[in-house]
Amino acid sequence: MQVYLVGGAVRDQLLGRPVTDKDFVVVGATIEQMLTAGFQQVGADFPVFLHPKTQEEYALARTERKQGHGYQGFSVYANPDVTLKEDLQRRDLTINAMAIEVTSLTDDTPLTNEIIDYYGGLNDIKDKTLRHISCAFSEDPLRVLRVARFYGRYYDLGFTIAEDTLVLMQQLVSSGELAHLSAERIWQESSRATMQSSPHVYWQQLFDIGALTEGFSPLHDAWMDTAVRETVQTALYFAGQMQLNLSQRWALLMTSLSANLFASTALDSSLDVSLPTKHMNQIGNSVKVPKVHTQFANLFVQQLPTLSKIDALSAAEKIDLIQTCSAHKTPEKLSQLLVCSHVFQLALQHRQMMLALHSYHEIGMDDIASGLRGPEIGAALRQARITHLETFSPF
Ligand SMILES: Nc1ccn([C@@H]2O[C@H](COP(=O)(O)OP(=O)(O)OP(=O)(O)O)[C@@H](O)[C@H]2O)c(=O)n1
Repeated sequence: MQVYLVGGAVRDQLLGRPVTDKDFVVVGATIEQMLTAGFQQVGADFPVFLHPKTQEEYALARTERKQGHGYQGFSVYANPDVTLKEDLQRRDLTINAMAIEVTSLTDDTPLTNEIIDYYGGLNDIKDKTLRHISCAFSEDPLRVLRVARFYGRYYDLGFTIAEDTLVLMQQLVSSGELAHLSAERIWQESSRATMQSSPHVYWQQLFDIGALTEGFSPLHDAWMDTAVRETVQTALYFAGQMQLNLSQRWALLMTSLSANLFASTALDSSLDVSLPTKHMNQIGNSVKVPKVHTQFANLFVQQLPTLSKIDALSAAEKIDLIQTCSAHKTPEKLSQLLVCSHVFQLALQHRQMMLALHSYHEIGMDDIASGLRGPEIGAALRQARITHLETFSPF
């Protein structure tokens, strides 16, 4: 019997990131041997066991074949004759398919320094590439979301998705396979991705490959608008940097559904939130978003015009805001809403200035009169840039 540390733990160790959970594969063992060694079998379909002390997962090496749709339609073959190479081949990405042999079932000290790498994971770590192992990638549509999540997680390290992997992801989307994913799996991946330090990357990637249509279609429609998409992405980026909680990040994502929030003047007028509320609830139901997040997002979108002008509120308006947010019972909720409101406005301002910067770069020496000298050049450039920005319409 051989025991190997596999998957995320090997990958994160190589990337110098904290290893949060360890998964092991056991080759050449039977279910009976595992039970005799004190391991507890979990899951009826898969031969997976929990270590009696550490509770870490030990799976018998297995191969899988696609039988039906979605994440669950697999037939599993686990026998002592399944090799490590076969087990690793059914996995999603090369960087997730490396192994380190450990001493025994009860001692996870590595036997040697060797990284077992049949599918080019080490090279892809070096090249910072998320690459599928084989066409078996397409047997599990959840992998579309997983790859987008890994892309977001390692975005700061400079990782990209390999072209041919992106093609497989797109094919999975257009085949309609994502419709067979359970709401729980979609939310699990999406909420994890949203809590990463670059949450915008996951959502942008799903939008780019048309994967937001599954469960998130109102979001997809809203993101067709460049102003909405760019502002919300920036808001999510700031949310990641500022370590906002999941409710706050979800609320910022859901502001996408209120297009009128993106015209800066609209924040002063009373906002009709019936349609965004309907869409938020629709997403909440189809992806089974925990109610606490949808409720917070609804409250945020409704109160954003008020939250964004705290300085100008009358005493009566402040009292009403306190009551609407139940701040007399849970003051931290009001604080969280205020932070969200700042992040949203910062994103609006950021986009405004990025557009101004874009406009600025469009003006050069060719746009001013020839023959000017010294300070006249600077003054003419400044004036040309002002005039250009005043009429600038990028999209
Ligand atoms: N749909 C999936 C889910 C998992 N795996 C494989 O199973 C391993 C363990 O899966 P999991 O614990 O879900 O992911 P990790 O890679 O450990 O990533 P994370 O750090 O996000 O938990 C992965 O590395 C990958 O080899 C896969 O191929 N396809």
